[in-house]
Amino acid sequence: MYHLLKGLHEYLTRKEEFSVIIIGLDGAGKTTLLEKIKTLYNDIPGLTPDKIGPTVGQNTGKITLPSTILQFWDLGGQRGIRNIWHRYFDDCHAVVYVIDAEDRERLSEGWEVFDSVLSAPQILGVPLLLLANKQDSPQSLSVDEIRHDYEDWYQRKLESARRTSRYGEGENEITARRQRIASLDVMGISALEGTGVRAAVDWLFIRVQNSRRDVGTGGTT
Ligand SMILES: Nc1nc2c(ncn2[C@@H]2O[C@H](COP(=O)(O)OP(=O)(O)OP(=O)(O)O)[C@@H](O)[C@H]2O)c(=O)[nH]1
Ligand SMILES: [Mg+2]
Repeated sequence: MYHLLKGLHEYLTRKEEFSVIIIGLDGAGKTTLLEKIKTLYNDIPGLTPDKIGPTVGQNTGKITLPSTILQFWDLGGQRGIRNIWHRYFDDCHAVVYVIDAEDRERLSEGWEVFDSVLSAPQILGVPLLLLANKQDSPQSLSVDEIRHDYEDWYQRKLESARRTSRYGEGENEITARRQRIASLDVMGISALEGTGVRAAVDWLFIRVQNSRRDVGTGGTT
């Protein structure tokens, strides 16, 4: 009887675990975001910004929400280590792409990398959230400006592809990409101050529930 009740209790209090990867260029603020999430949701606070250096490899963090555990993987964004990102794509349930909204000079580079992420077949159906970080800085582009900047960048890329005689190729892909861009969610945050971070986590919580994928769910840790 004890085992039956224990099993029932475990079943009823079971938490599903979802993996969320946090990617973006070096310096975008991914680790600052992860540590802020830990501070906001866990009893043990995350690292303060002065303790955070460039990530070589990955950092992880877990938070517990009603009936759900979100496991975050913050991956280093330096050029030489971006090629490990794809190894995490198969098993993730959501992708967060962080862009530094303050660093106008690196926006194009940020979109170039974002574009390659959007093209990865493993995450085509996976919820994807674009975060315009550093909204605390007066120099930062707003959420609307960031969205437009990406749309403009994509348009320029298409035009240059057409000029170099690749016109007409992959029109289906272009249409699919346009739809994905149109339905893309962009949110503004300050990882430093925590503004918008809870709203982003709420978005992830809702979206992973609604688009379950078989891999890795059902964990009870
Ligand atoms: N003003 C401001 N600065 C931020 C914010 N988030 C991060 N930073 C700063 O941006 C710099 C880079 O932050 P990190 O969190 O290390 O960036 P990262 O994306 O993890 O970089 P890599 O690990 O190299 O990929 C640090 O100096 C942070 O303090 C923010 O919301 N506002
Ligand atoms: Mg980092």
